Amino acid sequence: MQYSTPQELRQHFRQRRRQLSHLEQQQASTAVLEHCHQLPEFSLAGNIACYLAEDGELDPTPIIDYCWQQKKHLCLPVLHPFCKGHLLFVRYESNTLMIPNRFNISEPQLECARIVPLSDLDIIFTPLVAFDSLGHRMGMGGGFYDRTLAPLYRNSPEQQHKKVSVIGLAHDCQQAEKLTAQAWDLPMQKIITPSAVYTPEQPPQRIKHGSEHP
Ligand SMILES: Nc1nc2c(c(=O)[nH]1)N(C=O)[C@@H](CNc1ccc(C(=O)N[C@@H](CCC(=O)O)C(=O)O)cc1)CN2
Ligand SMILES: Nc1ncnc2c1ncn2[C@@H]1O[C@H](COP(=O)(O)OP(=O)(O)OP(=O)(O)O)[C@@H](O)[C@H]1O
Repeated sequence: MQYSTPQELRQHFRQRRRQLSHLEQQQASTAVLEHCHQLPEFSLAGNIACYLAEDGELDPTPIIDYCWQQKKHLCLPVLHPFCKGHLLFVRYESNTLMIPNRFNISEPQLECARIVPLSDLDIIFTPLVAFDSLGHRMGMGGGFYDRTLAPLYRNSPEQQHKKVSVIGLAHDCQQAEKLTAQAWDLPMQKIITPSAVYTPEQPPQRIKHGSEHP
């Protein structure tokens, strides 16, 4: 499969996941929750960031329902109101007031007291458009997760003893042979699909470059 630009590749994988039937989507979501049960980090996690599915993304609703049952704290991404291109993670409960963002994705109404700092999260489940077996991620193209999670890869002393797991959730049809890593791309520790849990042996390192991003 030859695609000359990342945009073409993105369109190709977005179309693939949109073509899945409702039943295939449901079965995929259930299978992914089953894989989560096998992960010790999931059983141990108290604070988990997830997302609401859009555009054929792997729907994490069963994970969300399970977390609520288990009294785990859940958050969803909210577009940062001032810091362009960044996300905040905000507490999400069954009665949370939801508001559509500019991409028409529902997000919790922003209340400062309900923002959860990155350092308090145990797992961040990310949506993705395509992934490869090395843990590279291609998203919707806004760079939101890359910018927001960049501080996790700076090896600050606090991060050395408390590591947040960044886990991509995807359909099998979103696996690409090889994605070209960009300087800003964040590595994922795991990718879970209905048929497999990928753990890149050595998660790809963030490529260092001169002017560090915030
Ligand atoms: N479910 C979900 N929530 C998420 C993300 C995501 O990828 N999936 N994001 C991950 O970053 C953030 C939102 N990022 C997004 C970036 C682009 C588009 C999108 O649909 N772009 C359209 C153009 C729309 C426009 O410009 O108005 C497109 O590409 O067709 C959607 C979400 C936060 N929340
Ligand atoms: N840490 C960062 N600092 C500044 N700009 C960034 C950073 N990460 C990404 N970007 C910018 O965002 C743009 C989109 O990045 P990319 O195509 O990797 O997004 P994506 O991972 O597909 O999207 P998303 O994370 O929103 O799902 C890039 O062109 C890059 O300029």
